[in-house]
Amino acid sequence: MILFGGTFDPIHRAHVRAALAVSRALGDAPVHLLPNAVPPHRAQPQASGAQRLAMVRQACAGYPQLVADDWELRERGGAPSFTLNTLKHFRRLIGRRPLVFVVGADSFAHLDRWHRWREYAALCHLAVVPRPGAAPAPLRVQRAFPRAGGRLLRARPAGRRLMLARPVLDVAATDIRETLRAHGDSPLLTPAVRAHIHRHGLYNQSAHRGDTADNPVHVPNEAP
Ligand SMILES: Nc1ncnc2c1ncn2[C@@H]1O[C@H](COP(=O)(O)OP(=O)(O)OP(=O)(O)O)[C@@H](O)[C@H]1O
Ligand SMILES: O=C(O)c1ccc[n+]([C@@H]2O[C@H](COP(=O)([O-])O)[C@@H](O)[C@H]2O)c1
Repeated sequence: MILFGGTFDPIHRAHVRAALAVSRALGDAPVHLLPNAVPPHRAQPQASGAQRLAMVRQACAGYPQLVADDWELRERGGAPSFTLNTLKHFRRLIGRRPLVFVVGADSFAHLDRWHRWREYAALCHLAVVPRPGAAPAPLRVQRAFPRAGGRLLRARPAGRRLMLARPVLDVAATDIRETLRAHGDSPLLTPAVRAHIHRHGLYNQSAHRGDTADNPVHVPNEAP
C-alpha cells in the first residue's frame, strides 16, 4: 500500500505526477492521497479539509491508481495530524504487507523534525520524489532508510528508501495560491481542480471570474 500525505492546499500537477510516478515504479500499485486535518509543522491551510478533499477527488478522477483518502480528515479532536498515527493505523490494517509513504525531497530533508520520526523505519518505506532546490537530507535520516530499488520495497514490509529521478517540477501550492489571488487562475492546476476552484470561488476566485492572467507562468509540458 502506498500513502501520499499532504496539505494539498490546493493539490497541483506536481502532486499528481509524483503519485503516478511512484505508482508506476512500484508495479502500478494504488496510491492513497491523504489530505491532513491539522498540518503539524506549517501555517494552517486556507481551504477547509472538505474543500481540499474535494479537490483531491477531482485530481484523482480518471486515474484508477489514485485514491482520495479521508482517513486523516476523519480523525477528530483538532490535534496535529502526525504521520506516525497514520502509519500505525495503516500498518494495523495491512499486516506485514509493504507500506510506502511518499514525500517530496524537501520534506525528506527535514524528516528529523517530524514527530518520533525514528519510529517510521519499522512501519514503512519511503518513496522520495525530487524537488528543485531541496537540500540533501542529513546523514542520520539517510541512514535510517537505506536506499533500495522497487523490487526490494515490494518484497519487505518497511525500512527502505526509493529515490525517484523524476518528475522534477518547480511547482508549489504557495505560489499557486498567490497566482490565484493576483490573477484568478493558474495553469499549474489540473483542469478538473481548476474548474472546481472556479465553481466554488476558492482562493478569492470570486473576485477574478472572467479575468485573464497577464503574467506568463511556467507550464509543465507533459500532462497532467
Ligand atoms: N513540486 C513538487 N515536487 C516534489 N514533491 C512535492 C512538490 N510539491 C509538493 N511536494 C510534496 O508533496 C507533499 C505535500 O506537499 P504540500 O501539500 O505541502 O504541497 P506544497 O506545494 O509543498 O505546498 P505549500 O507551498 O503550501 O507548502 C510533500 O511531501 C511535498 O514535499
Ligand atoms: O508527523 C509529523 O510530525 C509531520 C510533520 C510535517 C509534515 N507531516 C506530514 O507530511 C505530509 C506533507 O506535509 P506538508 O506540510 O508538506 O503538506 C503531510 O501528510 C503532513 O501531515 C507530518
